[in-house]
Amino acid sequence: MAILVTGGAGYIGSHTVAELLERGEEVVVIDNLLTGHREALLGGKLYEGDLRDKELLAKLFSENNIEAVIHFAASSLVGESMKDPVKYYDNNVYGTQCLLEAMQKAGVDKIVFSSTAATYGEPEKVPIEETDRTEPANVYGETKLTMERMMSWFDKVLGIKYVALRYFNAAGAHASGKIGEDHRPESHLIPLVLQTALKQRESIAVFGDDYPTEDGTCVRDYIHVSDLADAHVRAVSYLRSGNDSNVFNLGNGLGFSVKQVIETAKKVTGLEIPVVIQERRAGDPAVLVASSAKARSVLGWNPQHADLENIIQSAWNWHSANPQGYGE
Ligand SMILES: NC(=O)c1ccc[n+]([C@@H]2O[C@H](COP(=O)([O-])OP(=O)(O)OC[C@H]3O[C@@H](n4cnc5c(N)ncnc54)[C@H](O)[C@@H]3O)[C@@H](O)[C@H]2O)c1
Ligand SMILES: O=c1ccn([C@@H]2O[C@H](COP(=O)(O)OP(=O)(O)O[C@H]3O[C@H](CO)[C@@H](O)[C@H](O)[C@H]3O)[C@@H](O)[C@H]2O)c(=O)[nH]1
Repeated sequence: MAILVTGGAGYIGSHTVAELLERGEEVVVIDNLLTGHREALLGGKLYEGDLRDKELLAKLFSENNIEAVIHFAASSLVGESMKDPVKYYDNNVYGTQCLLEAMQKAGVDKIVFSSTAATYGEPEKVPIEETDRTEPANVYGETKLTMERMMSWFDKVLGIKYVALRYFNAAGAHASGKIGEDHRPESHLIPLVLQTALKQRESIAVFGDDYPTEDGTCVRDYIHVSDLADAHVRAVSYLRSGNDSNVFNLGNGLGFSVKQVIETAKKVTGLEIPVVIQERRAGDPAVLVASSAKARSVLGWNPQHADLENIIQSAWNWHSANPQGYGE
């Protein structure tokens, strides 16, 4: 039986496909390649197309014996979601509806999916626990919370079991050096900082230095993409063992400010990284740091790359060896 990975040609999806293949799983991928890359797929059977194409989904489920789904395919940029909410509801909420409908028709009853720290909004306290208030501060987070609620009803009514993984900020690259982060256009902090070190950009913009944090810049919990991939494999095993639906945070429990990220990148690369302070970006909470105690105890998850320097070094290995990313 196979695992269907939606968005498997994307950043986190491709690292998870690599992890599944290493563990001997059969993998089927659906990806429209809008933000993903064919070259990021180290194996598996690719259906190139959109999740909202119901005919394609029906064909995929009829041609393969799918046991479980890992669902990454989504639009995922906080800033963009505050400019184009329709895109986010259509791709994330309607796309998930199409997927769940196809799973119901095919009798597939297990799904692991990408949720986000953005479901919490401005947190009540840090580190954030799964039971804390969810009040998204941006459209993107709202669509992800809506997806979680859909899953919960599809479980109650149809018995489709889910694991929602609320990841904090994904970063780093695969140890093989074959795959890494290449969003187009790039909007994530660490790749932008490293592209600035490579002189592909003149400077890195810091979005706001007047937040209520130690140095005034936003604090995030950076988690290595390979640790995220490992958590997905564990979540599939958890559902295979007949466990109930559940929600887990995935982060290191350590917060680093935008300025700390830039300073660490200077140290790792040994290069100049010019900085320009700009206005705050709409929808950015000041601090997002995870408690991942639940994932550690229930899934036995134990992230291997807790240190920011280690994470940035791994990202730098990819960016310095592949300055044009996947190059297409
Ligand atoms: N990168 C992060 O820091 C982060 C943090 C928390 C949650 N997430 C979530 O993790 C998931 C993956 O993020 P990523 O950074 O790897 O993004 P990504 O853009 O690299 O990957 C998404 C993949 O899905 C594909 N896709 C999108 N919509 C599709 C559709 N309708 N049909 C078919 N394919 C489609 C894209 O082509 C791409 O390959 C997303 O759901 C995102 O919301 C990411
Ligand atoms: O050029 C830049 C880019 C980002 N930032 C700041 O850096 C931090 C991190 O930003 P970014 O890398 O864009 O990530 P987030 O907006 O925190 O969102 C990521 O992390 C979320 C979980 O925390 C996920 O849900 C999202 O999908 C993922 O894009 C934020 O405070 C940004 O304001 C800058 O100052 N300058």
